[in-house]
Amino acid sequence: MLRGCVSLARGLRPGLRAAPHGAWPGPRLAAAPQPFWGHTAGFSQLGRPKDFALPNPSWSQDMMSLYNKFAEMAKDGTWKRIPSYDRSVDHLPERVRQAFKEVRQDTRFFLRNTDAEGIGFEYVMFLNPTEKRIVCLFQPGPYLEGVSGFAHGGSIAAIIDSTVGGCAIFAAGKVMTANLSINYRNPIPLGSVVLVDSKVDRIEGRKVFLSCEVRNVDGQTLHAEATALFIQLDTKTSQQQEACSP
Ligand SMILES: CCCCCCCC(=O)SCCNC(=O)CCNC(=O)[C@H](O)C(C)(C)COP(=O)(O)OP(=O)(O)OC[C@H]1O[C@@H](n2cnc3c(N)ncnc32)[C@H](O)[C@@H]1OP(=O)(O)O
Repeated sequence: MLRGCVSLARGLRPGLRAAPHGAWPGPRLAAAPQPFWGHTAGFSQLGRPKDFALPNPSWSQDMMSLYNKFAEMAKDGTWKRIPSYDRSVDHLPERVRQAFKEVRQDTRFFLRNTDAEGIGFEYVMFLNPTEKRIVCLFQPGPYLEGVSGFAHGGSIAAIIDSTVGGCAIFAAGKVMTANLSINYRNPIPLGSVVLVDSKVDRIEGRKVFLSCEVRNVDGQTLHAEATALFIQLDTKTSQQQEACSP
C-alpha cells in the first residue's frame, strides 16, 4: 500500500509519467510574481494559533501511515508540511497579517469549520517546492456525506480547490480560482483516505494552469481528476486585490 503512495509522492502518478514533475514544463511568468502567500516561509508556524494539519485521534491507520511517510520525506527538505489554521488570515505571512488593521473575527476557513475532530475535513498538505506540487492526504468524515456512505462531490471539489490553490499560491502569489473542472470517476467512501495530488502545469502571464488527481492509498483507484485555472490578481485592476488589501 505504502509503495503506491510513495510512488505518487515521487512523481510517478499514472498519466503524468511522460512529464516528470522534476522538470518545469511551462514558461515562467514574464515578470516575476511578488509572492504574497508564495514563500513557504509564509506558512511559518511562529507564534501561530492551533495548527490543524497535525495528527489527532480521529486519523485512521492509513492516514497516519501516509503522514509518517511524508514526514520522513520532509526531513531532507524535499517535502514541506503546510500548517493549517481555522481562519484564512492566519495563513498569511506575519508581515502581511499585521497590515490587516481590521479583520473580521467571526469568520472561519471553510475546510476548518467544524470543531470536533474527524467529522469533517481531516487533511494535511505537503508541498514539494521543486516540483511545484502539493499532495494532500484527505480523510473525509461523516459530515461530508453526499450519496449515503460516500463523500459529497462539493466536499471533493473543495479539497481539490484548496490543494491546487495552494500550488497556485506557491507559484504565483495572490490568486483566485477562475475555473475548476472535475471528472468524478469513483466515489470516495467516508472515512477512507485519498491522496489529492496537484501540480502546476504552466504559467502564461497571469494565468496559472494546474492539474490534479485524487487516488486511493495504493494508487489503483482514480476517484477524481481535475484541471484548474487560477488568475494572479492584478494590483491595479482587480477588485479582489482591492478587497484583500488593507
Ligand atoms: C490555502 C488556501 C487555498 C484556498 C483556495 C481557494 C480559492 C478559491 O476558492 S477563490 C473563490 C472562487 N473564485 C472566485 O470567486 C473568483 C471570481 N472571479 C473573479 O474574481 C475574476 O473573474 C478573476 C479574479 C478570476 C479574474 O478577473 P480579472 O483579474 O479581472 O482577470 P481578467 O482580466 O478577467 O482575466 C485575465 C485573463 O484570464 C482569463 N480568464 C479569466 N477567467 C477565466 C475563466 N473562467 N476561464 C478561462 N479564462 C479566464 C481571461 O480571458 C484573461 O485572459 P487574457 O489575459 O489571455 O486575455
